[in-house]
Amino acid sequence: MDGSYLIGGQRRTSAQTFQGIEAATGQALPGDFAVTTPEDLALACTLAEQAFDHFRETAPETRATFLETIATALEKRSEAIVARAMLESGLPQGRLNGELGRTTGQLRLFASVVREGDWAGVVIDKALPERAPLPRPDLRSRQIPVGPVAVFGASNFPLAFSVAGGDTASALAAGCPVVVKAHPAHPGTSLLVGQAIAEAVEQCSLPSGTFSLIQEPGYAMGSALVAHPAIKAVGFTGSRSGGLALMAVAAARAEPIPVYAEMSSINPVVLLPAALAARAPELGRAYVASLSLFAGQFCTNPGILIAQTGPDLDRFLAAACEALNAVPPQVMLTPGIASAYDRGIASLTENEGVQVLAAGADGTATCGGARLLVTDGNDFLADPSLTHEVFGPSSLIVRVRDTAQIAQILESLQGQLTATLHLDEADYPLAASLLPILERKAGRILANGWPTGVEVSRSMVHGGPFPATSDPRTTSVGAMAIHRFLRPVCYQAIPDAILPPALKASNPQNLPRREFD
Ligand SMILES: NC(=O)C1=CN([C@@H]2O[C@H](COP(=O)(O)OP(=O)(O)OC[C@H]3O[C@@H](n4cnc5c(N)ncnc54)[C@H](O)[C@@H]3O)[C@@H](O)[C@H]2O)C=CC1
Ligand SMILES: O=C(O)CCC(=O)C(=O)O
Repeated sequence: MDGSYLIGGQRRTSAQTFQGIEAATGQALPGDFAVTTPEDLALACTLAEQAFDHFRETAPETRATFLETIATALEKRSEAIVARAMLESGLPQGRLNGELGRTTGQLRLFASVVREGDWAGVVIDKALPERAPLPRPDLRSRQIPVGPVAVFGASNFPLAFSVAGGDTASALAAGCPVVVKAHPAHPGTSLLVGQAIAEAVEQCSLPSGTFSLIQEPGYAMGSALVAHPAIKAVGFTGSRSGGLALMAVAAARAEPIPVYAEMSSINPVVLLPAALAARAPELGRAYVASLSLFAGQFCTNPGILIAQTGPDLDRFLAAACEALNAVPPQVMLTPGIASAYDRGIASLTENEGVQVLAAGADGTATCGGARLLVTDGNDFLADPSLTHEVFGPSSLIVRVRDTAQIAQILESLQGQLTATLHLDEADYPLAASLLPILERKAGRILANGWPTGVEVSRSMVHGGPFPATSDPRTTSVGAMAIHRFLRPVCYQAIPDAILPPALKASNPQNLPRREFD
């Protein structure tokens, strides 16, 4: 496969190369990928800066069509993309076909969002020249894009959270050129997807700097990208250490910039007493299905489950253990992620307060073996290390002595992407008393469901307080993600003739507006 990277739509190569790794075997795949040079990285950022003023003032219809053109270009290459992604990620074909559909659906959702125009946030305070004691000038504000955005693709969603994923789609929708740093676990997939975006840029006659894709196996170019003065915001999905490192780079710049990093979450699930009594075995089986889905490699994985000790919990555990014992080892995204999972499990099993309840067959250098662990509420509260994310097919059950301890455990947790309650009507009073805690802790609160699988929709919040993300005010999935890459500007007494179209009296773009006398 052609191992170039893409700078302003042009394929470029360099003397230094690296190879993709087959997830299932840990062996190098055929094809060399050029490592982006510092000069080409700087060129990508400069081209993005040069593209910005044109791209940001494209009419909503132009940007919407561009997003739809990317979706069509991806569909045209779907077979090649999915085939390469299967090799590089170890994820099965059905999952990757679904993920491609989610990716194109996401691009088309943002096309609708751009056309509807609410994102532009037009607000007009009409001039009040006769107002006493002071007249009011004409004031009108709108949202403008922040500037070129750096996007770091995630390893665990090689399509939906990667080169043409949610961060890229929302940044382009906002009017920001994008420079993607491909995840080194899927360089071939990234290049195929990047080529689809570059083709759409050309087809829509947009400036070439609207999109670039850089590649490297290490961290140097990614850090340099965040440090480059042309870059004005960062989107990231990955590890807590990676997110924190890039936040530090962004904060140390002469002009610090926002980093929207989605990092680590253990997604507590609480089984309330009436629900547990009513359907313990069914809950046990569904829990194992969620925690082991695609080797548990979801940031929404149910990492801890909290329930009151007693016969109902015993029935739940019996069903969960039976299901978990039958989970085969599954290929993990990279040998590095497989060994990080092993280390995470080892540290839990070495902990005196933790016991292994059930185990699937042992993993290998590339596969993760499923594990179910248990601890008591007091031990959990005494040891903050038990709240660390273990990325893979495992979960920790926290047995609490009474319902009061449920609240204590939830209060002890850091920020989360999700929090889940399983409840029946008799549980409503207890659930209502827990809701204020969950609101403080999580970005999404679920009843009677499982956190894996995020709907891409208008109301979705895939975010939450640190360390789930670096900024709890936003979401990285769904229509509201566009707001991360916009900022408000107010125009005071600016003549209509020179106002941008979004704010002109004639409203040529037909944007929704709020007007006040
Ligand atoms: N919560 C979540 O959504 C996810 C968490 N993870 C966690 O991350 C671990 C490693 O997985 P990866 O996906 O490879 O995440 P990662 O955070 O190591 O890498 C993500 C991206 O950031 C870059 N990066 C990482 N550290 C950097 C640094 N110090 N400076 C500059 N660039 C840096 C990498 O090159 C890559 O492009 C997993 O074992 C798991 O624990 C992984 C995927 C998703
Ligand atoms: O569960 C999902 O669909 C999304 C999960 C996610 O954002 C992640 O694992 O990085």
